[in-house]
Amino acid sequence: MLRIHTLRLPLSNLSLFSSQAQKPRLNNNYRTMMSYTKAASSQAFKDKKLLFRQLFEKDSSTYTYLLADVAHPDKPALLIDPVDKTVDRDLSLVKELGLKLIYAINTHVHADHVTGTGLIKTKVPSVKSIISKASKSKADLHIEAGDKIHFGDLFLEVRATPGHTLGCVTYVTGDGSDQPQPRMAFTGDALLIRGCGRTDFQGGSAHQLYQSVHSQIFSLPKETLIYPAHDYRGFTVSTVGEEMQYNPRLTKDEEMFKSIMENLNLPYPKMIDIAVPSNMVCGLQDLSVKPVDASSN
Ligand SMILES: N[C@@H](CCC(=O)N[C@@H](CSS)C(=O)NCC(=O)O)C(=O)O
Repeated sequence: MLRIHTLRLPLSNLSLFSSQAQKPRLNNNYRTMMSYTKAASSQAFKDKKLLFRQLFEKDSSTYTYLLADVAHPDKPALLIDPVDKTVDRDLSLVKELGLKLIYAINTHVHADHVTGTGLIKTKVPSVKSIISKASKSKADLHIEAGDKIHFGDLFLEVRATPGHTLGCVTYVTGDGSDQPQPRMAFTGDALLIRGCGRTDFQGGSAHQLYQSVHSQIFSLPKETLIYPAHDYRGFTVSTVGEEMQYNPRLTKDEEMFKSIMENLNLPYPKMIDIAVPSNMVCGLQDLSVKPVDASSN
């Protein structure tokens, strides 16, 4: 059954449990317990299978992620942060692999490119688009912290990570012995590899971003894989542990972080004036409004 649960999880409890399990100094009893847990995990996950692909759009250096439960008879799949320009490539791949695309999901309202979620819906009308309620933008389904997005027997958990924009969320693969290990966090622009999203527009706040990353991402197990929405230097994946140790912005205290963010001096994204209004409506302007033909004036 395909469903979105709106069950609220006590995320702080989950995080506490996870970080306890990651304590670096382990006594022998603890080690034994950890190995047992790992063995139990792989046993429970044995019958499940995650298909995972990281796809790239070069003009905006955006990563789109394809996830599917290929052990399920329907092979239900979802795309995270598809880009309009690469929708045909992504849908061809979905078809080639025999997957059934059910969700097209955004981590936030992007400012540098147009989302592919609306375009996907015109090509595969059964697909439901998803974005956070806090983004105040249009989609079929609006999610918030604690929601679970199920695809087959696998699921993503939603964590609110505002700061780059007000409505940013991070999607994390399920916490459970029957879910993929290590966990995977799709951080959008909240946490980039050795960086983070800028905080100078769309309701951005360096204070909020610092708190979001520390409380919602750095509280995940250290081996959790970090998959961001962009990389500008060719990196593809990191881990929570690596970013906690080496991220040049987020390893600083909050005051220093704010000062770094205030002094980035980045030019606005080239597409911002087109991308933001378009992404507020799923990447499609109102289709009932006919485009103005400038040549007829
Ligand atoms: N040059 C690009 C935009 C680059 C940019 O501003 N990236 C954003 C994420 S997309 S809104 C960002 O947060 N960057 C953080 C950083 O430290 O680079 C363009 O014109 O599109």
